[in-house]
Amino acid sequence: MTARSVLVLNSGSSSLKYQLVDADSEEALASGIIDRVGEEWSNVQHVVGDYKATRTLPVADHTAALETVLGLFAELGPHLEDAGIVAVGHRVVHGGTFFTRATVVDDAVEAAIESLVPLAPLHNSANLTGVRVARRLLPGVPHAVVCDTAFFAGLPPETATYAIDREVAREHQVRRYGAHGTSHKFVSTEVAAFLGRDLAELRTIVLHLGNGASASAVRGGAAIDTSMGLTPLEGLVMGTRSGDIDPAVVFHLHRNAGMSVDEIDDLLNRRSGVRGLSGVTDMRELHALRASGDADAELTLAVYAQRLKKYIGSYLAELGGLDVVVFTAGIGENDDVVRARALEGLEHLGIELDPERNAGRVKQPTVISREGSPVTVAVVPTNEELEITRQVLAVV
Ligand SMILES: Nc1ncnc2c1ncn2[C@@H]1O[C@H](COP(=O)(O)OP(=O)(O)O)[C@@H](O)[C@H]1O
Ligand SMILES: CC(=O)OP(=O)(O)O
Ligand SMILES: [Mg+2]
Repeated sequence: MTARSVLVLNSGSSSLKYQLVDADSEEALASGIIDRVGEEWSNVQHVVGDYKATRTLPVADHTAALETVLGLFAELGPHLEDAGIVAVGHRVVHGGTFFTRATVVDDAVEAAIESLVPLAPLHNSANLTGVRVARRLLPGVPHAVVCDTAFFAGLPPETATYAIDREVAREHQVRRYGAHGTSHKFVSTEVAAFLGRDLAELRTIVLHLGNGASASAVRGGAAIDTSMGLTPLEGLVMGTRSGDIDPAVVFHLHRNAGMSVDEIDDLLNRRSGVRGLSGVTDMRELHALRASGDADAELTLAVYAQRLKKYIGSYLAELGGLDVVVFTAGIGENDDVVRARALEGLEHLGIELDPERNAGRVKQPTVISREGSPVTVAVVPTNEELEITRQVLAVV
């Protein structure tokens, strides 16, 4: 049988991840990541089977990142010309009301993604660059987009609706769209299969904690609430984003501190969250600061964990009970301190973490709650690229 594969490009706010996925076995033929895009230097990793190439290079933006990726395939393989690529799948964060399932890209689709840049300022422009550069460099195959918002398109009206003037909301499509949905869908499905539980019966809270971070409440495989809203700024404390604040902070900073709307946008999206509170963005660096006795770093972790706890409690109430809490993404999979702090004191809700099972980084689905804990706590590595592959193959 000739090879059939899908190349998936996942542009995060701070990274470009990619996988070449075998369409039949669902195995990753190659994968990689370029992190810290736009900073002074990036870590580049290209993995083929047991071989892992790592480099440190400056990567200025997402165009440079994609050129670097294609260079790595040409140099280290597998050669994309021989890989039987049947489609390129692109992660796009904001699909608005346009894209609720995988969609083959044409110029109109590109225009729609562009029109949504204001609703995902850190992401849609990077996603769109990925789509445009890839269509130019790989013109012979269909390209399809899978949007982060799609899994939340069916949010019940009471969670999708902001309590503002209904005419204004309708005219300007002001509602809650969510994000990271591809991951929330993958992880909520995967954890049910891993635990041998019936997805239709399960009440699950998914905590996707990466550079961007979001929580979702999933009942019977469908999302009933999620923490991101009109844009990926709402909700949890993130690497550089504030998450929830009183909207009046914006008026105050504008009227009384003389900041422009663009400056406030930059403040809340790029200079807040872990970075704003501590000076560092990466959770590993935050722990290093804490170890040196830095009080701001300690407060940052406390604020980060408190917000998580607040969402866990409210989603437990919304779900009417809870079966599973699952952690995923860069911090969720790797940071036992954050996991423990988020769940500290929740034993009375039936959430009982096992410190030994929780210890360290997790590379495959793992239960980290105590034997007999009423709520199962698990870590399930996300695989947005595999979920995108599945959805793309369904439409090309
Ligand atoms: N070993 C680790 N311990 C703690 N945090 C980690 C570790 N490895 C990665 N991270 C965190 O994960 C984040 C990146 O997560 P990721 O899901 O890749 O984000 P994104 O997709 O938004 O780029 C980093 O910013 C860092 O804070
Ligand atoms: C939507 C979002 O925040 O994505 P990421 O975590 O990849 O930045
Ligand atoms: Mg991500």
